[in-house]
Amino acid sequence: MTTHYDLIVIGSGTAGTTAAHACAKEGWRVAVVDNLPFGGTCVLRGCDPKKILRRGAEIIDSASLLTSKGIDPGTLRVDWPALMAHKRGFTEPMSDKIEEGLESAGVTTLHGRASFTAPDRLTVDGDTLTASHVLIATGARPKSMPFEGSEHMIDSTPFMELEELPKRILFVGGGFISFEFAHIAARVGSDVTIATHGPRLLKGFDPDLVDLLRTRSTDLGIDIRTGTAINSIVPTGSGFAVVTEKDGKESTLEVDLVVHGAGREPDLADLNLEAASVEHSKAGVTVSEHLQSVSNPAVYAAGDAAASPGMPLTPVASMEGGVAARNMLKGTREAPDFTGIPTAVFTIPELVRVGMLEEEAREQGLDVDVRYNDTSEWFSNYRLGETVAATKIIVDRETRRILGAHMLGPEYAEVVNIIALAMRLGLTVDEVSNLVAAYPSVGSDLGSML
Ligand SMILES: Cc1cc2nc3c(=O)[nH]c(=O)nc-3n(C[C@H](O)[C@H](O)[C@H](O)COP(=O)(O)OP(=O)(O)OC[C@H]3O[C@@H](n4cnc5c(N)ncnc54)[C@H](O)[C@@H]3O)c2cc1C
Ligand SMILES: NC(=O)c1ccc[n+]([C@@H]2O[C@H](COP(=O)([O-])OP(=O)(O)OC[C@H]3O[C@@H](n4cnc5c(N)ncnc54)[C@H](O)[C@@H]3O)[C@@H](O)[C@H]2O)c1
Repeated sequence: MTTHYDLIVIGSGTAGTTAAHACAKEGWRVAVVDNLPFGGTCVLRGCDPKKILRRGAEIIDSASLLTSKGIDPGTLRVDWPALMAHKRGFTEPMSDKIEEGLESAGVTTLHGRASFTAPDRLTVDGDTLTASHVLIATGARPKSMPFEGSEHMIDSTPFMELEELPKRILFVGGGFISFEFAHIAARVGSDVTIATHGPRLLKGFDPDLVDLLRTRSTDLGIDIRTGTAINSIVPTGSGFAVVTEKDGKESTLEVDLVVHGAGREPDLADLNLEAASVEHSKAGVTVSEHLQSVSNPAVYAAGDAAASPGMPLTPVASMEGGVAARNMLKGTREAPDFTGIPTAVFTIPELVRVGMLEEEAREQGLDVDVRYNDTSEWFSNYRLGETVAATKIIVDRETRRILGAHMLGPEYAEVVNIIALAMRLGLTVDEVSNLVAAYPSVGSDLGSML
């Protein structure tokens, strides 16, 4: 039997569930399909569980910063299995809650892997479904790696299920996942190495602040190797021998665990997009500005699976899911507004960005006023004993608008949200400086940062 829907959403993550709720609310017959438990990456395997594990590391770090300043860390340590259980206390009930929420909104939930058989037709584990609209919201998965033995790496999902943290851990790649997880593992007591093939760490973040974070990370004992390619990973029985190459010279690193932090790519491989004439590339489903497939008008894409200008982040997935839903419902051509979307690397301390990098603003020929502050000795950081903190705010001299803000320091992922809102509202730096903040809060430092 073939069942017809107004909308079939493939993927129950942030993008998919946002769109499904919006369309069901307007009376559409909607189905959401997922081959994994409902909820997607952020809630079950990404942002949220990671930040719970980070809390354990934060406590160790906070105590160590105030050692001999009133805190005796004594035998303070992370009980990893108990912290993992605390994490599961959040993640385990979430799939049922999310699925029940969809069902009570009238959405049909289907378990299985979806793939197209025709432009308006899908199969899910042998059942045929047809739809007036299909939203591809299948997210991303770790990129396959070109070197011998790459199958011995684990990715972030099993990392967040480890019952014990091994002593020696290598993170491959110098981006979000490697830095965030390395900062957790180092505080828990592992010996951590980060190896990345390129010269630049955390590409996309302010290089001056990345340099400070690099120093803070090496001071913690994290061994950071740039310009280092992985040639092979060979099991040794007790662990792995990883052959790396730097400047044409090979060396071998013995570790207990190798973690994939070398990038993710849109998860489209199993969708049989050719059968639906859906154009796509390595960047995702090729979409117009309003998130409609350029080659099949019945198909839209949102979140990590879409080749939109938005970054592969949860707030972008949520925004795109909402925009795609409105466009499908009304036949409109609304484009997502990517102005002022902040992003944070949840190292300890955290590194954040909103808007343009200094180099991007200069490349565009803008007349910029770069307001840099070493905030490490400011009250908020003195109080915590944090010795590495800085901010860089880029202001357009002509319009006095904030073009970008870059910050490294405790709780700066909260502070950057204020600037993000100011950027979305088009406020001038003088208007933002009018903020009257609760004192002493980290947000009250914003005026001085500006
Ligand atoms: C470790 C980690 C930490 C992260 N931390 C942050 C953070 O702190 N902040 C932030 O903003 N972003 C973070 N991200 C990124 C964020 O999680 C993603 O950008 C976001 O979850 C993407 O949402 P989505 O709806 O596009 O896809 P997803 O949430 O990935 O959902 C896609 C769903 O589609 C399903 N699916 C795929 N193919 C099929 C198919 N053929 N049939 C049926 N179902 C299918 C998958 O099973 C999955 O459930 C993190 C990512 C990772 C991996
Ligand atoms: N806090 C957050 O918002 C957050 C946290 C984790 C993940 N994410 C999302 O997940 C995505 C994936 O994270 P990620 O850290 O895997 O990717 P990333 O793109 O942040 O970093 C990938 C790194 O791997 C390096 N690399 C690529 N190929 C390599 C190779 N063969 N050998 C060695 N190094 C190699 C790159 O140069 C880069 O440094 C991110 O782009 C982000 O969108 C977000």
